[in-house]
Amino acid sequence: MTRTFDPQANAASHAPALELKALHKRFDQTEIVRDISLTVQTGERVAIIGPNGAGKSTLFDLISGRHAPSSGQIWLGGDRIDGKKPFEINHKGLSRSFQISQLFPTLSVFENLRCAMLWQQGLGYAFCKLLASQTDTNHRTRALMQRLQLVDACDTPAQHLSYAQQRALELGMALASDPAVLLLDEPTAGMSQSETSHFMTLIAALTPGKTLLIVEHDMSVVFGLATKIAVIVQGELLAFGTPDAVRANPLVQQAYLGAVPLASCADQTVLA
Ligand SMILES: Nc1ncnc2c1ncn2[C@@H]1O[C@H](COP(=O)(O)OP(=O)(O)OP(=O)(O)O)[C@@H](O)[C@H]1O
Repeated sequence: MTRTFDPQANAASHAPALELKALHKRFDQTEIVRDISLTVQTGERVAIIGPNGAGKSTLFDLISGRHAPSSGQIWLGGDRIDGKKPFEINHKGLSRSFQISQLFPTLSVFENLRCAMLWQQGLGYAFCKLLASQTDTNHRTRALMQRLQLVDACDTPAQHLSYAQQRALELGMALASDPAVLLLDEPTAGMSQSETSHFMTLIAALTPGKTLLIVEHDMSVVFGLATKIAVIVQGELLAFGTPDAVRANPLVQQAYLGAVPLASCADQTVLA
């Protein structure tokens, strides 16, 4: 399977890593995403924030191919991808974190990661056992497992991992294809503060140079990781800029962050 998105060639060509142009999504008569345009440069880490029901996950569904937009365009490193199937978009270099329910519960950590790698190479799950001796894949799987700090759980079935370990495995499944652009939907949801802090360090360590989009409610994660923040309210992009610019934006203060003292925004935990 050919990968058409080469991050180095893309950076050299100055094409944005991801570009959304006048994106709309309607479900029946209800418009959920309204005219969103956004340009993300290679290597940027963009946090997408907004109240519950603002349309953040729907935006991810459009970018990752789960839903086709009603109108508008999506470009990945110079390739138009709107309306393409999720696997086509994945093979072009964009990955979305798997949900825990999409892990193989009875397979071990190692087998889950190896399956994700084989799938990325265009080989189905049925080949996994036949290819157990495939040295290169096994070597890369072990290396990824080490970076995820899951070596001790190598043989543990996914269903028996702790919640934080499952989320780490989920992150690893998304990274198995070595994507240039990674979408993470609330990666730290349900974690304790110390787990969140550990997981943020893990994300940063595993994604140097990658373009990251994170839907997140936890402001310590947003202000700790993001180089840019996009604020979505009622399906519209209210603001997009650096954390400082967004923090100072009166529209954001008024419409989303409300009474929270923005000078100490990074200290806030959950704003939604
Ligand atoms: N397949 C669908 N059909 C109809 N309505 C949908 C569909 N998917 C999402 N919606 C609606 O779109 C709106 C936005 O949902 P979405 O999950 O994108 O919001 P969100 O910003 O991610 O919210 P949260 O922060 O709570 O996860 C909601 O009102 C939801 O009910």
